[in-house]
Amino acid sequence: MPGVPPSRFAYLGPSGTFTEAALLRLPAAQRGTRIPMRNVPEALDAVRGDDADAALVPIENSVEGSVPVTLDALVSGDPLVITAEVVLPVGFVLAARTPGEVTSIASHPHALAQVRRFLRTNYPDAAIVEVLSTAAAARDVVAGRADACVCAPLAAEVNGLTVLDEDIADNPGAATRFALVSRPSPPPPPTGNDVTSLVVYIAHDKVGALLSVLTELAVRGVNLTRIESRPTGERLGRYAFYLDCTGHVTEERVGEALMGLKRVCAEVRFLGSYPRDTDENPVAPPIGLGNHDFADATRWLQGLRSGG
Ligand SMILES: O=C(O)C(=O)C[C@]1(C(=O)O)C=C[C@@H](O)C=C1
Repeated sequence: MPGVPPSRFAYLGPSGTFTEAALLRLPAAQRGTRIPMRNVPEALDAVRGDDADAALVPIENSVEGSVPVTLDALVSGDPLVITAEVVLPVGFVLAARTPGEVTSIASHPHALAQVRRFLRTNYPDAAIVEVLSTAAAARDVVAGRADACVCAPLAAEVNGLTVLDEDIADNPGAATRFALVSRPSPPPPPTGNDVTSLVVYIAHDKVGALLSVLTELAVRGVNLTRIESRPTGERLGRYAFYLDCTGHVTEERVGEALMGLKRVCAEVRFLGSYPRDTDENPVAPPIGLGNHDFADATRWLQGLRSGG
C-alpha cells in the first residue's frame, strides 16, 4: 500500500490490553479503525490477508525479554515489515470481582513473569492460569473462570473489578516495546534516530559464522542493540538470529552492512527501518565510520573509476 496511510489497525485484544494502550499513542490509530484480535499470529495474519493495514504486537519487555510468539509469527508466512515502534511503561494490579479468597489467578505469561515474586510471596497456593492477554484475564474473572487476574489498572476499571493489590510489579519501571507491522512497503523516511530489524540465518557448517555477521556490522560502525536466537523448527541446533541495529536502510553504512550480510549469510530477512521511540541519542559511530565518511569514500571511488 505505498503512500496510503494505514487506517485499519489490528492489535492484541480484547480492549484493555497494554497493546491497545500502546496503539492509542499512534495518532493514525486514534483516528482509524481498531480491530482487537485474540492473539499475535491472528493479528499478523489479518495484515497478511488484507483484513487490516497494520497490526500492533508486543515484541520485547525490559524484564522478561522478547515475546517469542511475535518473533516466530513475524517470519512464518508472507513477508511483513515493521514501520514504527511504541515503548510503553507497564504496571500491574491484582483484581477480583469482590475481595475474598483467591485460589486461581489468570494473566498473560509475560505479565505473570513480571509479578512472579509478588505472587509467590502473597498468593503462594493460588493456581496460575496463563491466558492470551491481560484483558482476556480480566474478562475471565468477570465470567467466573478465575478468582483474580494480573492486568493493567485500566482493564480492572473497565471490567468493573475490585483492585486487591496495586503496583505489584517485581521491577518498577518496566517497559514493553511494541511493533507496528505492515505488508512490505517503502520504509518511513530516516529521522537520524532509527532502528533496522533483521533476521539472519547463518551457515551452520562454517566456524565463526555468527562472528562474521557481527563483523559486517561492526566494521561499518553499525551498532547492534539486540540479538536473540530462536530455533527455526527444522531440527535441533538450527537457529535464526533476530537483530536490531541502529540506523536506517537508506544510510550508506547500513546499506553496505546489509550487502555484507547478504554475502556471508545463508539468508537475510529485512524486517524494516523505523524511528526509535526513545529520548536517548543513538551511539555515535567510531571515527571514520560516520555517514559523511561513507559518502566521501563513495565519491572518491567514483572519481577513480571515472579517471578523475
Ligand atoms: O496482555 C496484554 O495486555 C498485552 O498487551 C501483552 C503483553 C506482552 O505480551 O508482554 C504486553 C505488555 C505487558 O508486558 C504484558 C503483556
